[in-house]
Amino acid sequence: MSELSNSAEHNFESYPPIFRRRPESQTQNIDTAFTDAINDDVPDSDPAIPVIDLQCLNLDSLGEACRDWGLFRLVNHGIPPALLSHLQDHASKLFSLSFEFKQSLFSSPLSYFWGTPALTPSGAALQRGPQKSISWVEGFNVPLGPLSQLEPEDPVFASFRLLLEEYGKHLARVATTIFEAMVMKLNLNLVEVKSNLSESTGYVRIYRYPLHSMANSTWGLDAHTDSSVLSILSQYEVGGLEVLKDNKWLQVKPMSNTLLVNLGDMMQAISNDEYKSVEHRVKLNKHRERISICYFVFPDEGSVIRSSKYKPFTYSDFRARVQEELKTLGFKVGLRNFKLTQTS
Ligand SMILES: O=C(O)CCC(=O)C(=O)O
Ligand SMILES: [Fe+2]
Repeated sequence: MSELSNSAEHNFESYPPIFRRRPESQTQNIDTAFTDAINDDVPDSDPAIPVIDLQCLNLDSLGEACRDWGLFRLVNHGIPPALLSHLQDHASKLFSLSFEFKQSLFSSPLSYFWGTPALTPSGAALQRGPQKSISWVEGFNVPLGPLSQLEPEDPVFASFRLLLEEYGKHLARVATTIFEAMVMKLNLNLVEVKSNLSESTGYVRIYRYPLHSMANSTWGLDAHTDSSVLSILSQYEVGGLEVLKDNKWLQVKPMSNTLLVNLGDMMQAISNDEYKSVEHRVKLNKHRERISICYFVFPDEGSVIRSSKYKPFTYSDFRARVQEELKTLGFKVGLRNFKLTQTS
């Protein structure tokens, strides 16, 4: 880890005020109904998590990973290791800036958020109710489409933008290659489903999970599935990601130069439920911050998802429904709302 990020570990001024260190009794107050005791004994999943090699894609292994796990590690993805480490360093540097400066640095279409990963389409934090506990995370939300038109004045941000653009191009390539391989393996018609993944919808979220002295009772992100077609994560030295496999939570340890591909709800629907959208969560760390860089890609605006298991819907329909659920119920019902009812 670089000097920069080491120093950031103790820079509490850079934390949003709700995350600054406080006596443990106070910490309890902001953790509400959903802070079940976090089980520290989650087993290490390695080496069981499937590994897929992008340079020699084996469709059978890919299909098996998507069916049995809903996620896999990706190696030989062609992203230069130096690009990944520069991004990580820049992210650490940006996060270590003061909270107030971070708020002023990011304006629409980019945004800086904290306390919740749920954002509206314009990038503003979505109020989750009722009694939803805060997520111990802050992040930058960067839609990749408009990125090239931005002309940031701040030099740190200007070079960050160039790195993100380069990273975004790689991730679009990786996502399209994987999607097309899945479509082939599923025997779907590529012409019909091509618009179900649109590179122009891609965005990157960069997260920092602050230290938390009560790391055993508060989540970075609580259990969820992603709404995307694919989510591609890069986690660095500090682990914390866990996935649900056969009703058991397993740790996903960081591995250098390896990406992690998660299948989202849209991919589950496109695959007629043959593949699954994996449930996952992020645990906090008492001693070290965690930074992750996550790319999400979605269907084209207006592209209809036709599935033997669900009513035809667009991602916009799905997103609007989920945002309503988060506001009114405090949690996502998601795909179940679109499921075709069984007729005998
Ligand atoms: O930070 C991570 O590793 C996971 C982030 C995540 O699950 C999400 O943004 O949906
Ligand atoms: Fe996620």
